[in-house]
Amino acid sequence: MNRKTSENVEYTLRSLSSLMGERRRKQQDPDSAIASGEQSLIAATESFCSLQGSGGPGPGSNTYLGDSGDLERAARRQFQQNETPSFVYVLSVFSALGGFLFGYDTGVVSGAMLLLKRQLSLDMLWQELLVSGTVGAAAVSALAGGALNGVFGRRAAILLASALFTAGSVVLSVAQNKETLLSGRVVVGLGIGIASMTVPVYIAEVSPPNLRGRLVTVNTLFITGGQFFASVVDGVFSYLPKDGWRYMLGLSAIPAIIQFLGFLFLPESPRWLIQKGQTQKARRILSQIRGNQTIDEEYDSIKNNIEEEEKEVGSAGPVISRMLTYPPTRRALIVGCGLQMFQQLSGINTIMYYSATILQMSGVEDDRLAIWLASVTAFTNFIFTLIGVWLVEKVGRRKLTLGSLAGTSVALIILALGFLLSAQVSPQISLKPTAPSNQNSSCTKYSSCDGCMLDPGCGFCYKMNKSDVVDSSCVPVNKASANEAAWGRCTNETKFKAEELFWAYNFCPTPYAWTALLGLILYLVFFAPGMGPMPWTVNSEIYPLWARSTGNACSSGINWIFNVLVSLTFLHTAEYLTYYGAFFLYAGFAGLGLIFIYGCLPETKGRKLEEIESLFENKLCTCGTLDSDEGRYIEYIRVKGSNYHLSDNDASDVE
Ligand SMILES: O[C@H]1[C@H](O)[C@@H](O)[C@H](O)[C@@H](O)[C@H]1O
Repeated sequence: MNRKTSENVEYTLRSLSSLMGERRRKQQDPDSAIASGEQSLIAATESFCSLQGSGGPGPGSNTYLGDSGDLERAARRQFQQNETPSFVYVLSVFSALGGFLFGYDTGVVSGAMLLLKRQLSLDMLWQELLVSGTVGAAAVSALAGGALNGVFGRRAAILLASALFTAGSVVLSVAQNKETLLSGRVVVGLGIGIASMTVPVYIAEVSPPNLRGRLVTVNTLFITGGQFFASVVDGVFSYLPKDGWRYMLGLSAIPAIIQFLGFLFLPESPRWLIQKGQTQKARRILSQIRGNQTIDEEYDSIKNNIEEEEKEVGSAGPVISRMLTYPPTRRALIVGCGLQMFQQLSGINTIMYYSATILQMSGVEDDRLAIWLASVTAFTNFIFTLIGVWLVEKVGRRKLTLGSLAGTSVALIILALGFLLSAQVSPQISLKPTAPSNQNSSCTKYSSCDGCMLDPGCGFCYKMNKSDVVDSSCVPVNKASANEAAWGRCTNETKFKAEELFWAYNFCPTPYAWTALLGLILYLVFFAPGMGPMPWTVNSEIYPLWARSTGNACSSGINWIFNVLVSLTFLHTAEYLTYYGAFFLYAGFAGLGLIFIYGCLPETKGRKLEEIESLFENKLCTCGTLDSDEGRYIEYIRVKGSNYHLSDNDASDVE
């Protein structure tokens, strides 16, 4: 990225000299003992000033810091004390509860479905409706959330989302039939869509630039945390076969109510208020959020920016058409939507959903154990998102996303190879039992386990002789429980297990399961820190204020639309291309995503939201060609209004 030093440096010499004056007074005063860190702070401050006089710092000019590690530490301490009041964290955590609910409500349904389909005799169509109804509703409300955010503000949108989450969970926990369940799932989905597009925007708008990436990424940490918590709740309540699903689906009312009550007292985004002309209120809230720091500079910069934007782009016509006709926002929209599309095309939700099967392939026989192991998958996703939170301000968005997607592509190839090897040694079918009268016998046409497992109506019944599969047959699955066959030797789970028979639905016994397992683990390790959170983080910061709600609405809408598309087509894709074909396809999409991100995603780390538009002034997708400049970027930290050059290998970019 071509980032000129001068753009990043805001020298406030007035405040610098007043700081020095104050320090000198303290130095002269024998009563005020000055810590050694502070002395080195003054020394370095003075040498910094003389350097300023001699032309200012340039590339490689960090020598004035000398060995003053103390300066950096003291400066950081100062910065943290002065510039990050805990109120920002309170705001971020309360809003990120929206991410938690997004994760919980999308994750909990798989466990709930195991119980529901038995109790309400749900067929495949209804199971699909209950899962996809939520995601579909999220797509619609994410798109509509743009207007809602623009007109009523971020706070109102978050309040509405938490009200919808609460109402939906109550309906779900008391539902008596499948129609009520569906309406509850749709209401929850409407909440998810609004939360998914509003929360990152709100957090980005209230955060100081140096913490913005980290705090917005915390929202994705809450999403994956919600998914993990849901998998644990699924495990716990699976022991309550009758009404367990009511608890699973109803529990999310608690965080939803907490968020709703919290937001009754939490403030609106000051940026949105300034845009709406409510400047007095905006100033008050901004200074409340920034604690004891002066806000004049930030306030003026937001206000001037809004005025300039209005002059430049005008305010006539729908926002989306203004975005499309104004090149920087058009480019930002392409980058934002592209990121969200590639996130889903890399197959994250298929991998998460399919993890239990991959684990079963590796020899986990017990269903309940598979549910618990699936929570290990969700936990891995969660923990590695935490690494993303840590890395985002260190290595920046661009490198993190590129590294993550490169690793994800390799993991997908390993996963696909695992399935390919397994398919090649797929056990043959040795028995062709005759179906009882009136029973479906179409499964008996398959000659190997591979064909049998790809047919959603069939399962594989077999015995093991040491490590060889023997006496195998392909028979229809019991519609009420995928753990048993509809007829034949594998009909009664307890009985056939006693007879040392095995039943494999959706997978085949294979000696190459470890390859798939390795691919699964690598996938999560690489995906979670970058491709999981960065699309949300980057989208929250790349649009100018006038286009932010609409930009995020479109990109979140794209995320949800591709989420539905990938999940709904997975089984068909696997049927036509087989499993390894499907995973090779996702690897191909991830590879395309890599090229797109390399060319089109600029680094936004450390920039003020108001500065980011300028990153899209160049022709689209020329970022890769400017990469060589990246090493020359110099980073500063400001102490009471002054900037200090950090050592080159210090990754902090505190402004
Ligand atoms: O960023 C999130 C996260 O990675 C989740 O694990 C995934 O389920 C979502 O679809 C995605 O948007």
